[in-house]
Amino acid sequence: MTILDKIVARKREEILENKTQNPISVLEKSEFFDRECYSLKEALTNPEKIGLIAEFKRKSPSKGILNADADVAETTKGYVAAGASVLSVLTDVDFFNGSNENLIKARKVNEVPILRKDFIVDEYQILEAKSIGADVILLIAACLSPEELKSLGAFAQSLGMSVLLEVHDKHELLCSISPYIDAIGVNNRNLSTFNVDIQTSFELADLIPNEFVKVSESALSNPQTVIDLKNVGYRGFLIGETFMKTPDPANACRKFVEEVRNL
Ligand SMILES: O=C(O)c1ccccc1NCC(=O)[C@H](O)[C@H](O)COP(=O)(O)O
Repeated sequence: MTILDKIVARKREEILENKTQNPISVLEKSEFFDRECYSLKEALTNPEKIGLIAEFKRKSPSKGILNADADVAETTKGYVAAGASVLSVLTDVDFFNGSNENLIKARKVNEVPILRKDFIVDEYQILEAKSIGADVILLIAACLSPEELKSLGAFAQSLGMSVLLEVHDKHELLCSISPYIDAIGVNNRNLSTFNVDIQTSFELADLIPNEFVKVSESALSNPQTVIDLKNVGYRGFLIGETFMKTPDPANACRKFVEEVRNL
């Protein structure tokens, strides 16, 4: 069983628990449920920004605890002040020490799109994402069939949310393209083995149709890599660990953005 299998198995149990504790009728009454979502595409194609998606991630299965102390509101506000176009907030509890409360705290103090970074396998989680103030959901090709990707993507878009499809190789990419996605993220981390390789993004760049915003995800730590990826068509760059492993993630983000701008 890979780590991804374990995460998804636990996720299915968690969804059953949450459906009982917080039924859809309760989610729909949330203060955020009817708000209009910010657009992922618009945010990432703003020519004045570098296209950074800055992630709040306390812990990861591959690296353990990255930052137990950072304050979510201060950090995410700092990310946006540093130039991040989009925020990503981990909501998975068991494997990433994330929470829905963290996303709500980020929502209350920021006016940019927020990605609910989780492992979505059920429409319930999309309604939950809307109810906590998220604008964007992630659909991971490695844990969903092409039919599930289409129906979950269509459901999210019907709620006004943006959909980021995550792929890791050519096969996943070619099987998963549909009209029900807004952006395609290439994950440089293999979620089964944890191996990271930035070449994955370079190799898949030309295979992603231009109608989708191209996003490179994971293991990005060098500002020059952002420039090199921009040159092959990427407009979004999802970065967590590089910032979160420092005592002041927002400051690390500010320095990174400055370095990219100076290249
Ligand atoms: O980060 C992990 O160890 C991990 C393990 C298993 C499934 C998903 C995992 N990470 C989710 C992500 O994709 C990253 O949080 C995101 O792309 C940011 O990556 P990084 O900049 O390397 O923190």
